[in-house]
Amino acid sequence: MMFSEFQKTLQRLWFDRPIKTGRLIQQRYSIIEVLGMGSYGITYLALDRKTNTKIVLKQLRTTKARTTSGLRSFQRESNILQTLQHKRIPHLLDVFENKNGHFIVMEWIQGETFEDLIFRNGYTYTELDTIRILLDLLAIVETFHEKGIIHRDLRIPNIIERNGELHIIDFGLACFLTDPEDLGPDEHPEKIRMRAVTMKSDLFALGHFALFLLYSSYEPQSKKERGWEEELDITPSLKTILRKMLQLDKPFESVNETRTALENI
Ligand SMILES: Nc1ncnc2c1ncn2[C@@H]1O[C@H](COP(=O)(O)OP(=O)(O)OP(=O)(O)O)[C@@H](O)[C@H]1O
Repeated sequence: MMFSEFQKTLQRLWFDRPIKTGRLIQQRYSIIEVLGMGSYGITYLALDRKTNTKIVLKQLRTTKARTTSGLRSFQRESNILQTLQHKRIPHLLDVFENKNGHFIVMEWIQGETFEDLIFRNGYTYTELDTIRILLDLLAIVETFHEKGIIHRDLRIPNIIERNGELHIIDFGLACFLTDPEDLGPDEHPEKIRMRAVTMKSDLFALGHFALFLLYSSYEPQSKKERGWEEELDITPSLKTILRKMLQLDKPFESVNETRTALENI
Protein backbone atom coordinates (compact mmCIF):
# COMPACT_ATOMS: atom_id res chain seq x y z
CA MET A 1 0.00 0.00 0.00
CA MET A 2 1.31 3.49 -0.84
CA PHE A 3 2.01 5.67 2.21
CA SER A 4 -0.65 8.21 1.24
CA GLU A 5 -3.21 5.42 0.88
CA PHE A 6 -2.18 4.12 4.28
CA GLN A 7 -2.64 7.60 5.74
CA LYS A 8 -6.05 7.91 4.11
CA THR A 9 -7.18 4.55 5.53
CA LEU A 10 -5.88 5.50 8.96
CA GLN A 11 -7.63 8.89 8.79
CA ARG A 12 -10.86 7.22 7.72
CA LEU A 13 -10.68 4.66 10.52
CA TRP A 14 -9.93 7.39 13.06
CA PHE A 15 -12.46 10.00 11.97
CA ASP A 16 -15.18 7.52 11.07
CA ARG A 17 -15.00 5.43 14.23
CA PRO A 18 -18.50 4.83 15.60
CA ILE A 19 -19.85 6.62 18.67
CA LYS A 20 -19.52 4.54 21.83
CA THR A 21 -22.43 2.70 23.43
CA GLY A 22 -24.06 4.73 26.19
CA ARG A 23 -23.06 8.15 24.78
CA LEU A 24 -25.82 10.75 24.79
CA ILE A 25 -26.29 12.66 21.52
CA GLN A 26 -28.15 15.97 21.30
CA GLN A 27 -28.94 15.56 25.06
CA ARG A 28 -31.58 13.11 24.01
CA TYR A 29 -30.50 9.99 22.10
CA SER A 30 -28.56 7.39 24.02
CA ILE A 31 -26.57 4.99 21.79
CA ILE A 32 -27.47 1.32 22.34
CA GLU A 33 -25.53 -0.37 19.54
CA VAL A 34 -24.14 -0.02 16.02
CA LEU A 35 -26.51 -1.62 13.52
CA GLY A 36 -24.30 -1.20 10.50
CA MET A 37 -21.50 0.75 8.87
CA GLY A 38 -22.32 1.60 5.27
CA SER A 39 -20.17 3.54 2.85
CA TYR A 40 -21.88 6.89 3.64
CA GLY A 41 -23.27 6.43 7.09
CA ILE A 42 -23.06 4.69 10.42
CA THR A 43 -26.41 3.41 11.69
CA TYR A 44 -27.18 3.05 15.40
CA LEU A 45 -30.01 1.78 17.51
CA ALA A 46 -30.58 4.38 20.24
CA LEU A 47 -33.00 5.20 23.01
CA ASP A 48 -34.89 8.47 22.71
CA ARG A 49 -34.92 9.56 26.35
CA LYS A 50 -37.71 12.06 25.70
CA THR A 51 -40.22 9.54 24.40
CA ASN A 52 -38.59 6.45 25.93
CA THR A 53 -38.72 4.63 22.61
CA LYS A 54 -35.98 2.99 20.59
CA ILE A 55 -35.14 4.79 17.37
CA VAL A 56 -32.62 4.50 14.52
CA LEU A 57 -29.95 7.18 14.32
CA LYS A 58 -28.03 7.54 11.08
CA GLN A 59 -24.80 9.52 11.18
CA LEU A 60 -23.08 10.75 8.04
CA ARG A 61 -19.46 9.56 8.12
CA THR A 62 -17.19 12.45 9.12
CA THR A 63 -14.99 11.94 6.07
CA LYS A 64 -18.10 12.07 3.83
CA ALA A 65 -19.41 15.20 5.58
CA ARG A 66 -16.44 17.02 4.06
CA THR A 67 -17.49 16.19 0.52
CA THR A 68 -20.29 17.80 -1.49
CA SER A 69 -21.52 14.43 -2.73
CA GLY A 70 -21.62 13.08 0.85
CA LEU A 71 -23.61 16.03 2.13
CA ARG A 72 -25.89 15.95 -0.88
CA SER A 73 -26.68 12.25 -0.46
CA PHE A 74 -27.43 12.78 3.23
CA GLN A 75 -29.74 15.70 2.53
CA ARG A 76 -31.44 13.72 -0.19
CA GLU A 77 -32.17 10.81 2.17
CA SER A 78 -33.72 13.11 4.79
CA ASN A 79 -35.70 15.00 2.11
CA ILE A 80 -37.05 11.76 0.76
CA LEU A 81 -38.01 10.39 4.18
CA GLN A 82 -39.69 13.71 4.93
CA THR A 83 -41.69 13.48 1.71
CA LEU A 84 -42.68 9.88 2.39
CA GLN A 85 -45.06 9.73 5.27
CA HIS A 86 -46.21 6.13 4.96
CA LYS A 87 -46.93 3.53 7.64
CA ARG A 88 -44.75 0.91 5.89
CA ILE A 89 -41.72 3.22 5.60
CA PRO A 90 -39.72 4.51 8.61
CA HIS A 91 -41.01 7.90 9.74
CA LEU A 92 -38.49 10.70 9.82
CA LEU A 93 -38.41 11.95 13.41
CA ASP A 94 -35.59 14.50 13.51
CA VAL A 95 -32.64 15.89 11.53
CA PHE A 96 -29.80 17.76 13.22
CA GLU A 97 -26.16 18.72 13.06
CA ASN A 98 -23.87 19.16 16.07
CA LYS A 99 -20.20 18.74 16.98
CA ASN A 100 -20.55 14.97 16.49
CA GLY A 101 -21.72 15.41 12.91
CA HIS A 102 -24.86 15.19 10.80
CA PHE A 103 -27.72 12.95 11.93
CA ILE A 104 -31.08 11.63 10.79
CA VAL A 105 -33.44 10.13 13.39
CA MET A 106 -36.05 7.70 12.15
CA GLU A 107 -38.55 5.17 13.37
CA TRP A 108 -37.08 1.77 14.26
CA ILE A 109 -38.85 -1.01 12.38
CA GLN A 110 -38.39 -3.84 14.84
CA GLY A 111 -38.79 -7.00 12.81
CA GLU A 112 -36.87 -9.39 10.63
CA THR A 113 -35.40 -8.70 7.22
CA PHE A 114 -35.99 -11.18 4.41
CA GLU A 115 -32.28 -11.94 4.57
CA ASP A 116 -32.81 -13.15 8.17
CA LEU A 117 -36.06 -14.92 7.37
CA ILE A 118 -34.57 -16.92 4.49
CA PHE A 119 -30.97 -17.48 5.52
CA ARG A 120 -31.17 -17.54 9.33
CA ASN A 121 -34.69 -18.83 10.00
CA GLY A 122 -34.80 -21.09 6.94
CA TYR A 123 -38.28 -19.95 5.88
CA THR A 124 -39.46 -21.10 2.47
CA TYR A 125 -41.85 -19.33 0.12
CA THR A 126 -44.13 -20.85 -2.51
CA GLU A 127 -45.16 -19.25 -5.79
CA LEU A 128 -48.40 -18.05 -4.19
CA ASP A 129 -46.53 -16.55 -1.19
CA THR A 130 -44.17 -14.82 -3.62
CA ILE A 131 -47.04 -13.30 -5.63
CA ARG A 132 -48.77 -12.06 -2.45
CA ILE A 133 -45.55 -10.53 -1.12
CA LEU A 134 -44.80 -8.86 -4.47
CA LEU A 135 -48.31 -7.36 -4.60
CA ASP A 136 -47.95 -6.04 -1.07
CA LEU A 137 -44.57 -4.48 -1.86
CA LEU A 138 -45.80 -3.02 -5.16
CA ALA A 139 -48.53 -1.18 -3.24
CA ILE A 140 -45.85 0.52 -1.10
CA VAL A 141 -43.54 1.17 -4.05
CA GLU A 142 -46.42 2.75 -5.98
CA THR A 143 -46.89 5.37 -3.25
CA PHE A 144 -43.34 6.64 -3.67
CA HIS A 145 -43.26 6.28 -7.46
CA GLU A 146 -46.33 8.55 -7.51
CA LYS A 147 -44.21 11.14 -5.70
CA GLY A 148 -41.42 10.77 -8.27
CA ILE A 149 -39.12 8.82 -5.93
CA ILE A 150 -37.22 5.63 -6.77
CA HIS A 151 -35.67 3.44 -4.06
CA ARG A 152 -32.89 1.81 -6.13
CA ASP A 153 -31.92 -0.69 -3.43
CA LEU A 154 -34.91 -2.99 -2.93
CA ARG A 155 -32.96 -6.01 -1.72
CA ILE A 156 -33.66 -8.71 0.90
CA PRO A 157 -31.83 -6.85 3.74
CA ASN A 158 -33.95 -3.75 3.11
CA ILE A 159 -37.37 -5.36 3.37
CA ILE A 160 -38.57 -6.07 6.90
CA GLU A 161 -41.51 -8.07 8.16
CA ARG A 162 -42.97 -6.76 11.41
CA ASN A 163 -46.02 -8.48 12.88
CA GLY A 164 -46.89 -9.90 9.46
CA GLU A 165 -46.65 -6.49 7.73
CA LEU A 166 -43.95 -5.64 5.20
CA HIS A 167 -41.86 -2.48 5.49
CA ILE A 168 -39.30 -0.94 3.18
CA ILE A 169 -36.21 0.65 4.77
CA ASP A 170 -32.89 2.25 3.72
CA PHE A 171 -33.57 5.14 1.37
CA GLY A 172 -29.82 5.88 1.29
CA LEU A 173 -29.61 5.34 -2.47
CA ALA A 174 -33.10 6.61 -3.29
CA CYS A 175 -33.48 9.58 -5.58
CA PHE A 176 -36.01 11.76 -7.36
CA LEU A 177 -36.81 11.02 -11.00
CA THR A 178 -35.64 14.54 -11.74
CA ASP A 179 -32.15 13.90 -10.26
CA PRO A 180 -29.32 13.53 -12.76
CA GLU A 181 -28.14 10.00 -13.44
CA ASP A 182 -25.03 9.17 -11.39
CA LEU A 183 -23.87 6.12 -13.34
CA GLY A 184 -20.63 6.03 -15.28
CA PRO A 185 -20.64 4.76 -18.89
CA ASP A 186 -18.70 1.60 -17.95
CA GLU A 187 -20.93 0.37 -15.13
CA HIS A 188 -21.81 -3.31 -14.98
CA PRO A 189 -25.15 -4.04 -16.78
CA GLU A 190 -26.75 -5.38 -13.54
CA LYS A 191 -25.85 -2.15 -11.76
CA ILE A 192 -27.30 -0.05 -14.57
CA ARG A 193 -30.60 -1.99 -14.34
CA MET A 194 -30.70 -1.60 -10.55
CA ARG A 195 -29.59 2.02 -10.26
CA ALA A 196 -30.68 3.85 -13.42
CA VAL A 197 -32.92 6.80 -12.63
CA THR A 198 -36.11 5.16 -13.85
CA MET A 199 -39.02 3.38 -12.16
CA LYS A 200 -37.98 0.21 -13.98
CA SER A 201 -34.98 -0.07 -11.61
CA ASP A 202 -37.27 -0.85 -8.67
CA LEU A 203 -39.19 -3.41 -10.72
CA PHE A 204 -35.91 -5.03 -11.71
CA ALA A 205 -34.86 -5.19 -8.04
CA LEU A 206 -38.22 -6.70 -7.05
CA GLY A 207 -37.75 -9.33 -9.79
CA HIS A 208 -34.47 -10.29 -8.12
CA PHE A 209 -36.10 -10.21 -4.71
CA ALA A 210 -38.78 -12.63 -6.01
CA LEU A 211 -36.07 -15.04 -7.17
CA PHE A 212 -34.64 -15.09 -3.63
CA LEU A 213 -38.08 -16.02 -2.28
CA LEU A 214 -38.63 -18.72 -4.89
CA TYR A 215 -35.14 -20.20 -4.43
CA SER A 216 -35.79 -20.55 -0.69
CA SER A 217 -37.62 -23.83 -1.41
CA TYR A 218 -35.30 -25.01 -4.19
CA GLU A 219 -33.42 -28.25 -3.66
CA PRO A 220 -30.75 -28.86 -6.31
CA GLN A 221 -31.10 -32.24 -8.04
CA SER A 222 -27.62 -32.18 -9.52
CA LYS A 223 -24.41 -30.23 -9.15
CA LYS A 224 -24.86 -28.70 -12.57
CA GLU A 225 -26.23 -25.17 -12.45
CA ARG A 226 -29.04 -24.38 -14.86
CA GLY A 227 -30.66 -20.94 -15.13
CA TRP A 228 -33.53 -19.88 -12.82
CA GLU A 229 -36.08 -20.56 -15.57
CA GLU A 230 -35.10 -24.22 -15.63
CA GLU A 231 -34.40 -24.66 -11.95
CA LEU A 232 -37.53 -23.08 -10.49
CA ASP A 233 -40.77 -25.00 -10.67
CA ILE A 234 -43.10 -22.07 -11.40
CA THR A 235 -46.00 -21.43 -13.76
CA PRO A 236 -45.25 -20.07 -17.25
CA SER A 237 -47.24 -16.89 -16.45
CA LEU A 238 -45.01 -16.04 -13.48
CA LYS A 239 -41.96 -16.79 -15.60
CA THR A 240 -43.20 -14.35 -18.25
CA ILE A 241 -43.72 -11.65 -15.60
CA LEU A 242 -40.31 -12.19 -14.02
CA ARG A 243 -38.62 -12.02 -17.42
CA LYS A 244 -40.22 -8.59 -17.93
CA MET A 245 -39.33 -7.39 -14.44
CA LEU A 246 -35.75 -8.55 -14.97
CA GLN A 247 -35.68 -6.75 -18.33
CA LEU A 248 -34.96 -9.94 -20.27
CA ASP A 249 -38.08 -9.16 -22.31
CA LYS A 250 -39.73 -5.80 -22.97
CA PRO A 251 -40.00 -4.42 -19.43
CA PHE A 252 -43.10 -3.22 -17.60
CA GLU A 253 -43.35 0.54 -17.60
CA SER A 254 -45.08 0.94 -14.25
CA VAL A 255 -46.07 -0.67 -10.97
CA ASN A 256 -49.67 -0.71 -12.16
CA GLU A 257 -48.83 -2.73 -15.26
CA THR A 258 -46.83 -5.22 -13.16
CA ARG A 259 -49.61 -5.53 -10.59
CA THR A 260 -52.27 -6.20 -13.24
CA ALA A 261 -50.12 -8.96 -14.73
CA LEU A 262 -49.57 -10.55 -11.29
CA GLU A 263 -53.25 -10.35 -10.38
CA ASN A 264 -54.14 -12.13 -13.60
CA ILE A 265 -52.04 -15.22 -12.93
N1 LIG B 1 -35.43 2.15 10.22
C1 LIG B 1 -34.84 0.99 10.49
N2 LIG B 1 -35.47 0.08 11.25
C2 LIG B 1 -34.88 -1.10 11.53
N3 LIG B 1 -33.65 -1.46 11.12
C3 LIG B 1 -32.97 -0.58 10.37
C4 LIG B 1 -33.53 0.69 10.01
N4 LIG B 1 -32.62 1.36 9.24
C5 LIG B 1 -31.55 0.54 9.14
N5 LIG B 1 -31.75 -0.61 9.80
C6 LIG B 1 -30.81 -1.75 9.93
O1 LIG B 1 -29.55 -1.22 10.25
C7 LIG B 1 -28.52 -1.92 9.57
C8 LIG B 1 -27.63 -0.93 8.87
O2 LIG B 1 -28.41 -0.13 8.05
P1 LIG B 1 -28.01 0.66 6.75
O3 LIG B 1 -28.86 0.16 5.66
O4 LIG B 1 -28.08 2.08 7.04
O5 LIG B 1 -26.51 0.35 6.47
P2 LIG B 1 -25.80 -0.91 5.84
O6 LIG B 1 -26.79 -1.90 5.33
O7 LIG B 1 -24.83 -1.39 6.87
O8 LIG B 1 -25.00 -0.25 4.69
P3 LIG B 1 -25.38 0.20 3.21
O9 LIG B 1 -25.33 1.69 3.26
O10 LIG B 1 -24.28 -0.42 2.41
O11 LIG B 1 -26.75 -0.33 2.87
C9 LIG B 1 -29.19 -2.92 8.67
O12 LIG B 1 -29.10 -4.19 9.25
C10 LIG B 1 -30.64 -2.50 8.61
O13 LIG B 1 -31.49 -3.62 8.58
